[in-house]
Amino acid sequence: MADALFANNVVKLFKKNKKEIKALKGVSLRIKEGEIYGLLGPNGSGKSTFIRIASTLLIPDRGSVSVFGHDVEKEAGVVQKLINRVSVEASFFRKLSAIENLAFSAGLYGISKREAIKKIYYLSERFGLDEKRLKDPLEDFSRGMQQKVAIVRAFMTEPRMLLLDEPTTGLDPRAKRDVQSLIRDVKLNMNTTMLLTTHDMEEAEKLCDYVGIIHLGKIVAEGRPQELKNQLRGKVDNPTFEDVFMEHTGMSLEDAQYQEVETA
Ligand SMILES: Nc1ncnc2c1ncn2[C@@H]1O[C@H](COP(=O)(O)OP(=O)(O)OP(=O)(O)O)[C@@H](O)[C@H]1O
Repeated sequence: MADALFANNVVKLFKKNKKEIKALKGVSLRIKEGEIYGLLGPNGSGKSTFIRIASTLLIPDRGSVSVFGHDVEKEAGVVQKLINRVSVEASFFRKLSAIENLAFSAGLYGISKREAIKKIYYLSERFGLDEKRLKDPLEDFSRGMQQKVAIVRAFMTEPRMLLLDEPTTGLDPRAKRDVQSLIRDVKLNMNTTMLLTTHDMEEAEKLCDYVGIIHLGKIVAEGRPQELKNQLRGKVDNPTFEDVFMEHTGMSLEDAQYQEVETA
C-alpha cells in the first residue's frame, strides 16, 4: 500500500512570553492509504500542531511532511486539493442555513452553485443528515449535527485524505456514536485515508487501524491497537487501551485531558 502521508523528523517551535516552546521535537510517522491513523496524546502534546502542518496551515521549522508524495511546503496548493480538515469546533456562519454554509465553502473551491446543491443533497443522504433540516440556520443545530455538517462540508471537495482534529470531543454519547459510525462508513465506502486525534481511548481502539501516542512533542509508541495492548501482557492483567496510554505517557486519562503540559 502507498503512503498517504509521510512525516520525517518534524520540529515545530513557538515563542510564548519570550519562552521557546518545542511543540514537536522530531515527529516521524507514516499513514498508509485507506487507513485511519489515530494520534493520541495528552493536552499540549502537539497533536493539533501536527495536523496544522499536515494541512499546510503551519510551516515546520525542520523536517518535512508529504501527502500522497507532495511536499506540504513546496506543493501546498496540490496538497490543499487532496485533503480537508474537520476541527473540534467547526466554524460556520451561524445565522445562515446548512445549505448556505455548504454552498459558500464549495464556492471557495470553485464549485458552481448548481454542482454544490447536487453534492449537498447527495452527501446529506449518504451521511444521514436530515434533508428537512438543511434550510435551518446552523445556530439551531445540536453540536452533533453541526459536526455532521462539518464532515459533509469537508467531503464537498472529495478529499483523498481527511484530517479529523478531535471530531467527537464534547459531543453527547449518542451524537458521538453517530459521528463515529459516519467515520467508519467513510472508511469502508469511500476509501478515504484519515488522521484522527482523540482523547477517547475506546474511540481510538474502535476506529483506528494504527495508533501513534505522542507525548511532549515526540511519538513514544506506535502500532495496531491490539499489538499495543499485547505488549503490556505480563505487566498488566487484561490490559485495556487506557493502560496502554498510561504506560507510555505516565498519565491517567483524566490528568492528560486537563493538564497543559510544559514542553519548553
Ligand atoms: N500558536 C501558538 N503559539 C504558542 N504556543 C503554541 C501555539 N500553538 C500551540 N502552542 C503550544 O504548543 C504545544 C502543543 O500544542 P497543540 O495544540 O499542538 O497540542 P494538542 O496535543 O493538540 O493539545 P490539545 O489536546 O489540548 O488540543 C502546547 O504547549 C501549546 O501551548
